[in-house]
Amino acid sequence: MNSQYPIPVVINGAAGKMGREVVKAVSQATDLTLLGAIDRNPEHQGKDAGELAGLPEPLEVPITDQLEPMLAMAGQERQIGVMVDFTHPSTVYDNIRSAIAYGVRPVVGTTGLSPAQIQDLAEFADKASTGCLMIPNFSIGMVLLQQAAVQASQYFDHVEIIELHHNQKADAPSGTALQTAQMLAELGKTFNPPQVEETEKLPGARGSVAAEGIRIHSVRLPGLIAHQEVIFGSAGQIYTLRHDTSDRACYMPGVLLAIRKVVQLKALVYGLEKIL
Ligand SMILES: NC(=O)C1=CN([C@@H]2O[C@H](COP(=O)(O)OP(=O)(O)OC[C@H]3O[C@@H](n4cnc5c(N)ncnc54)[C@H](OP(=O)(O)O)[C@@H]3O)[C@@H](O)[C@H]2O)C=CC1
Ligand SMILES: O=C(O)C1=N[C@H](C(=O)O)C[C@H](O)C1
Repeated sequence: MNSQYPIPVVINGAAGKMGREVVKAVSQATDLTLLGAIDRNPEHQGKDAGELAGLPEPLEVPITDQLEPMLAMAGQERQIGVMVDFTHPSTVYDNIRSAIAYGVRPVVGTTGLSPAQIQDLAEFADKASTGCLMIPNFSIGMVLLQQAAVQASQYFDHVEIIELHHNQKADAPSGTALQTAQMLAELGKTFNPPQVEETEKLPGARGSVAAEGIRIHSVRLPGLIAHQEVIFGSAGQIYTLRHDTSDRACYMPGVLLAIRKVVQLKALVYGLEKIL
């Protein structure tokens, strides 16, 4: 759908690291309009979302902690209102349900939802015939890494994933690492057949098993942003795929694409690769 009107967008988590980037990206896109900026952080209530995001001019959109009135407003916008959510694993499930209930289409970057929650939300979106995009990683580089990993996994039986993030991250392992493991697991084989009887002298030393024997190891350090390695091994060789994020701007083309696509959908779709 190519609407003659700009798509109205409310951003939830607008004062956060990702939310501020999205405020900038949405306000600079001529086919989108920033309708509302929501964030619970008391320090930022009433501040102009544009100024907080580092824009030279105010956007005249104040940060508010009132999600429901914003959704009510977006829901009345010719059925094409969109909520972008970059908040916290503890609140994202409720946010998505509220948005759908108001007829607003969610574009969800927040990670940490359980498979059961995702399934429940898919059914809820389906019943409401409302589009919802849930995207654990908006960067094109990660899509390419995952495609290469799927290809490599046809030839390697041994693989482990290491994800490395800043130490403000609430969930572990990352949504991206879980998605990557799931993609490999869907090939229908079990990886990493045991070679010896292993003993963990410290619990967790060997990471956690996500699916089909694939282990994920999570590193949290200041100085990191978001990084992932998928390491394949076989006799005499190691094949390493690595993606590094150096600026959260890398996610913005994917976020803008998702906003434009979600208004055409009538169900929940999971993963950036599905809309490219
Ligand atoms: N899909 C992707 O490509 C990416 C996903 N992410 C994910 O996005 C999420 C946010 O990341 P990030 O921006 O780094 O986190 P931040 O903590 O920097 O930002 C989150 C913001 O949301 C606010 N918030 C938390 N709960 C609520 C709520 N109930 N209502 C309104 N606002 C709320 C926080 O307020 P307060 O400070 O008070 O907690 C904060 O301002 C994480 O789950 C992260 O994993 C991150 C990067 C890329
Ligand atoms: O918290 C982050 O920063 C990120 N979270 C997402 C995830 O959990 O996969 C995406 C990216 O890794 C950055």
